[in-house]
Amino acid sequence: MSDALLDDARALAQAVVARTGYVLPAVLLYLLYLALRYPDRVPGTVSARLRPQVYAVPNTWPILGNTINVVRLGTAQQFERFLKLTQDAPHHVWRMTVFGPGSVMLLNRPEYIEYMQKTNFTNYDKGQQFRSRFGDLLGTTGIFVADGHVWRQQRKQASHMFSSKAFSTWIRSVVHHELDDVVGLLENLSAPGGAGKLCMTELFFRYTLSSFSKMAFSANLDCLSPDPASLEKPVPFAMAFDGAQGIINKRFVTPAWQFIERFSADGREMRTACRVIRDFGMGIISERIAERQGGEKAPLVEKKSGEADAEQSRKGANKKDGADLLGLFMDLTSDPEELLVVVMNFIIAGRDTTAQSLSWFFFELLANPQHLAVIRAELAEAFGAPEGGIRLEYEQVKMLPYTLACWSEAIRLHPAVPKNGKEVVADDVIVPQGPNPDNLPSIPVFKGEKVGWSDWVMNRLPAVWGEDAAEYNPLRFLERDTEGKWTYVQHSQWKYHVFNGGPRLCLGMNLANYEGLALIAATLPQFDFHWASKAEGQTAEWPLTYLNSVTHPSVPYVLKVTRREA
Ligand code: HEM
Repeated sequence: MSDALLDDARALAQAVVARTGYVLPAVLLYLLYLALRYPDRVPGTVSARLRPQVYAVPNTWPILGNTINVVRLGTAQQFERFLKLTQDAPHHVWRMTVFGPGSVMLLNRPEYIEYMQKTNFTNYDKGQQFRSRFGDLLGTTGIFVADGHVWRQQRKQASHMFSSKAFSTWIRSVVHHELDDVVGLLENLSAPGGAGKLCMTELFFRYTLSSFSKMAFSANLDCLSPDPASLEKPVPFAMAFDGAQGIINKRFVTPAWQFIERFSADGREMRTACRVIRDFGMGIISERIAERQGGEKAPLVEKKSGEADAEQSRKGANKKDGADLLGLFMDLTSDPEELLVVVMNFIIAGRDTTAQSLSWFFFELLANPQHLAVIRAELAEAFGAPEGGIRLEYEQVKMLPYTLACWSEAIRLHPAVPKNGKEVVADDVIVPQGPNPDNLPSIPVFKGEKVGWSDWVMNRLPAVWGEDAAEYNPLRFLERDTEGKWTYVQHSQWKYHVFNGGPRLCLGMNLANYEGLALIAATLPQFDFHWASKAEGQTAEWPLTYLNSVTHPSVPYVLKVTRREA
């Protein structure tokens, strides 16, 4: 460097110091140091060179890592982008660094997920990342966001709701009652003079919200009835809940979201939504507390002649089996705030997931109509054509292997929890579990890193599900027995991972399968459904796309409904 240049640099430095003091030069020097130390990642994260087996997402910036990319792309089409990155990654493992969360790694293989969720379960927490982002909607102690003994206690208490006794009495009665409403509604819509069409996604949300509120909280939300006008009546709680979930999803790709939401439209929407949701939950809770303190409540589900008194069985015997979910938690606490957390966490689990799965199932059936006739034949063979339609019993799910396979395949392609993650508690090495024919390497991880997976992505990988992984093919869940009859193939919970696995396996898996199949059995033999055209009021494009949320809703869509000839 020439003397003249050195002189200029010295003069510039003196001028800066004279005008700003030493603060700005110190900050600039520090930034320069950080940029040199972290040329391709955010500060505090480890260099990609340490883990050659992990694909480092390109287009990184010094200090900012992949932040700009993540912010610019937002949540739109996120799973398609995740899939592309996973296909580019040699072992389906990739990592990016983002301002805020730090190092984020996705390991989209069953072999790695089993290690994190079972083999070394206690080293992979939901962590602060979940609690901070979900806290205003789901609290910080609910089953979805809690770890350790708080989670264990929530899980132990809730598991009593799903006893086989509950299924054969209370749960079954509620589902049958709701199905009477669903079928009554479809009959009215398809009758001469009826609208002949409906928003299916809305029907499914109402079916699962109404039934789950009854079975879990003994609350009648009055959001579903045979009267078609009931579908038009808004459910403010549900709208607020959907809006809040969309905003939470954005929080995962927005650095400093806590600060931004103080001033943004999303922040205002979230605060309003939380107030609506809170009032709704508190309404349910205060009614139940009052009920416990005195007065009897009218039964929610009218008895049909010859039917066991399910309401009595719920309230009856003092033992835990047979109580509803809220009652079980009220045995532990009478603090409304704690009970609110329970109500919120279970509504997201009990309403959204199953309703979304039904929406995707009906879409896949329209797209692959060859399976419809087989489902109808299976139902007819198992139950004939009873007057008023089929009302499935819980134990009868296993009589419908083909229908169950079609349902499972829809959830495989459209998992209700499409992505998930954990926080690494202590430095560890993730060792692929099982036979490992693809020679997957072990992956070192470091305390504080975020690790995760996307079932949506994993279920489209030929390495996991075969060459036709991305296609709707229920036969992957079926095989013929010695008599040539279909039997349902139960894949391992790490491969068919849509219900999670290990100690945090979905508590509602059997309930979801029962509710889904019960609706299918009650409706498909009696009604035909067809995609409505734009002129007929269609609101969605074909093929169906998904909405931005933490779960996996489809865009709302409209079907035409007609009664089938007997
Ligand atoms: C097709 C429908 C469903 C699917 C695909 C599904 C899937 C899942 C998944 C992936 C998880 C793990 C979530 C996480 O760790 O963040 C989960 C957890 C859970 N699910 Fe489901 N679920 C469904 C229906 C239900 C229903 C109807 C209930 C009824 C209450 C339910 C209750 C729960 C609970 C309580 C947990 C938390 C378990 C724990 O962390 O210990 N789920 N579910």
